[in-house]
Amino acid sequence: MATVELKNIRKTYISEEIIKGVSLTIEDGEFVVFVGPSGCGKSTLLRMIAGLEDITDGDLLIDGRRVNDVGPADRGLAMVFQSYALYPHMNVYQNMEFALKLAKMPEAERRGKIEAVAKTLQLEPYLKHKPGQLSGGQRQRVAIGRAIVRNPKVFLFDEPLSNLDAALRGQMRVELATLHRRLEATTIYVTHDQIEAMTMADKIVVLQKGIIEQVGSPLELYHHPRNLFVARFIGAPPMNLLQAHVIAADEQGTRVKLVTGQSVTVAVEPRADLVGTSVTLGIRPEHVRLGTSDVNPGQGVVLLAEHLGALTHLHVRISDGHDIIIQTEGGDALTADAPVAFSFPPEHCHLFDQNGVAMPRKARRSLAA
Ligand SMILES: Nc1ncnc2c1ncn2[C@@H]1O[C@H](COP(=O)(O)OP(=O)(O)OP(=O)(O)O)[C@@H](O)[C@H]1O
Repeated sequence: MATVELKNIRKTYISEEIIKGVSLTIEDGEFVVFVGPSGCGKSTLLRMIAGLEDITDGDLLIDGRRVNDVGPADRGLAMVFQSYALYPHMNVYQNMEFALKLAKMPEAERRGKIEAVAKTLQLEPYLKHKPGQLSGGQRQRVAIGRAIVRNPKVFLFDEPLSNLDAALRGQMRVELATLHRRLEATTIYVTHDQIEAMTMADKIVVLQKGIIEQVGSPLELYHHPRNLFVARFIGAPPMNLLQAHVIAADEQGTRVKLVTGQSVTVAVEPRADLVGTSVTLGIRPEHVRLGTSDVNPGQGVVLLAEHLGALTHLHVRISDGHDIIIQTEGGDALTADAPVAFSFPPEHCHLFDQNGVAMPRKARRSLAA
């Protein structure tokens, strides 16, 4: 088990800077997930930690020791790839044994370790099978098993579940999270699937264009996105965003007028200097309340009702060219063209200034007072 520290890490390919000064501390035993849009540098950062890419500038420390110039095999890490990278001519047992043999571990010890890991991962019936005879999920389990037998200080995962179908991905997600709880090993996991990030991470690192936008627990990022980028990226369906301008900011609250003409009171800390400026109002689909209300009421027409069983996603047109999504429990009776009344509860509204930076939301206590 180990801590991993990144200190102002940079990566330049030819003349383009891909990682632009990333600093981050990963605590012992923590499960950290890197997320971000395609090309933001997640894999590059992971590969730099693994030692598969040179670090152009900055320091990488594992357990306090600088490892920039230490080879991948000597960093005490094990990496699991999206492509599994199993040896096709070796059976499952031999795949798991390979690195242990290289490390000159005695045969009896190897056998003990492999058998224990195969049991944990339910691979015992397949030890004599070649990778080609296994399903995608089983292959991924072998790749994980091969990492575990080496007893690494840190596990690195690069989109390990993205080749699996949705059901299997869900199952493997639970298996990996359970495994992590048991092994308590420091884990760094790259994905572009934000459900994986939300459900597995102790800490999520949101990256964009080689910089960190925000680091926090899944619920911190969900409830307190620092800016518009994070607000858009975390949460599915995504947060509703509407252009607005501030018409008042005083002790009564902050009042904005939406591009749709609707006036909305928002429970953010009042800032008089923002009156007259353009802002963006954000509200998550599950926080829009259906039905009439005296507070921040609005009306619209259902464009599409996606009935998911327990939940319904209503796509609602609230004015020409402006649609929102409302998530509701039930809602089975609602179909396209139905008129709906809704409201935006002030305490659930987010406000982003003209630079896209979130304004601090009022604490619930002060709202009640
Ligand atoms: N060997 C390389 N030479 C030049 N540019 C590279 C190289 N490897 C990656 N890049 C560039 O670095 C950027 C980051 O790539 P990276 O693979 O880290 O992104 P990512 O966030 O993991 O994306 P994805 O989710 O699509 O895998 C991309 O713009 C990519 O084109």
